[in-house]
Amino acid sequence: RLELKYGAQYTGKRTDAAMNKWRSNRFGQFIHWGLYAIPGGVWNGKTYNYAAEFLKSSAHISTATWDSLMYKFNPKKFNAKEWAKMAKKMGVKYMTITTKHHEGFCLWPSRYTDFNISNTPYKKDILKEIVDAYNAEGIDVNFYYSVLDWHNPDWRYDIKSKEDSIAFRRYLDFAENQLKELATNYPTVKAFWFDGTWDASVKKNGWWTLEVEKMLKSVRPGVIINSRLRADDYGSRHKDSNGELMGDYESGYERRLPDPVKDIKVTSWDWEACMTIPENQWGYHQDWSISHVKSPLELLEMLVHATSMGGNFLLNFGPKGDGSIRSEEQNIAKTIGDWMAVNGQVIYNCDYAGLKKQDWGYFTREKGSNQLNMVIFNVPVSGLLHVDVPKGMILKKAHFLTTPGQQIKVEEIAKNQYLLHMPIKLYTSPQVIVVECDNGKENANKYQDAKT
Ligand SMILES: C[C@@H]1N[C@@H](C(=O)NCc2ccccc2)[C@H](O)[C@@H]1O
Repeated sequence: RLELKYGAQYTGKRTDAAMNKWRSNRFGQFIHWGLYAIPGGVWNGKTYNYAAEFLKSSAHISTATWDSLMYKFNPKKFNAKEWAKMAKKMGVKYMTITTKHHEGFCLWPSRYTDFNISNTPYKKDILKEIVDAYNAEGIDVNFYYSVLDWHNPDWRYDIKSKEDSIAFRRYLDFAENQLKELATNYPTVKAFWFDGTWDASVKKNGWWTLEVEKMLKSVRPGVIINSRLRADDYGSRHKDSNGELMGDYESGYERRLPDPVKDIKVTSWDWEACMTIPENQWGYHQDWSISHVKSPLELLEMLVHATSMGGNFLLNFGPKGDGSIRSEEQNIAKTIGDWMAVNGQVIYNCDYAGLKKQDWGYFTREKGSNQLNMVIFNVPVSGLLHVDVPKGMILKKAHFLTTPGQQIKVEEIAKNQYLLHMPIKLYTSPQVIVVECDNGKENANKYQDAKT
């Protein structure tokens, strides 16, 4: 093991109340909103297919030209309460919003740069409106903050000279001041989601990443910090040079989920996957025909998949420059929300169930419960759902979550193996079966292992 000054500060999962709440939330809404939402991927009549929040670089727009978008930011259709109500109906328990993305524009009236909401026609503290509206709906709010900053002249991608290190040191002070401002002025913030920390300049300043984590935790005790902020003494990121996770949860799953068989080790730490609805658009893009757009069912399966592997799922919305939410996103919120209203109990406060993944779908289990949840996306033509249980687990009664009176046949077919008999019919939404299980007793050893 290497002696590290800026490595992991602890090992294992945090079990304090704040982290338990973060974990039990399971389902969150990501919001990417900034000046990039105004052009929405189109510049001088040309549509750029790359991520809309990178239009500045895709269309080679000068900083001066890009920054003048600030004078156009006046979201006439913005209504924080409507956003929060939609999120509530979707069934999210938390929301993570871009306070400052790579463009450097701040949604809050920061004392440390004029490139912020107070100098737009909108003027008001829009971040506060959003935080208050979501909190009023009982939804926790987290802050995304990009360390990478295209606006600030002191930002550096690498440190190649004395001048670089002096400028970048100014930048790090600026960023730390902004973060302290956010943690102080928005006291209900529950977590910080760092991004834009992959460049050599940050990797060479691991000390700063730990200093920021400590500062935030002293200003806002219990606050949760993602692994993406941290670099250790040797520039190792997410995990330190001893392989230990830094920060409070792994946030490297971006537009992908862990493999439900190969990556089973992720169940031993907290993690969150963040997901776009198109293939790769975080900020609003006018033309979603340029890539696959995930259906509500595809996204719902990802949410269940994440819960089944002990992780959170953060689904991204990109509001338009006028503050309205596009119809595709409204539809997804409604469809997922309708399912969550009936079946949310297999997601909230649920975790990895400890069973072998089967083809028909996913297992989840509420902490300490003797109830096993089976969420079925792929109904076998046989109607027979195979379940391999850990030694000592016995399956007893089963029923569809929505029809507790109608028993589903549970058949023990071999040692630690069962078949559940699903009625054969057309199912048009993910089905949930709850199974009463018993861990205690050793099941009678009535099965003979084959001699091979
Ligand atoms: C969570 C996502 N992370 C950002 C991202 O992919 N940045 C990578 C990147 C940064 C700079 C130029 C090209 C690509 C995206 O814009 C989202 O915020």
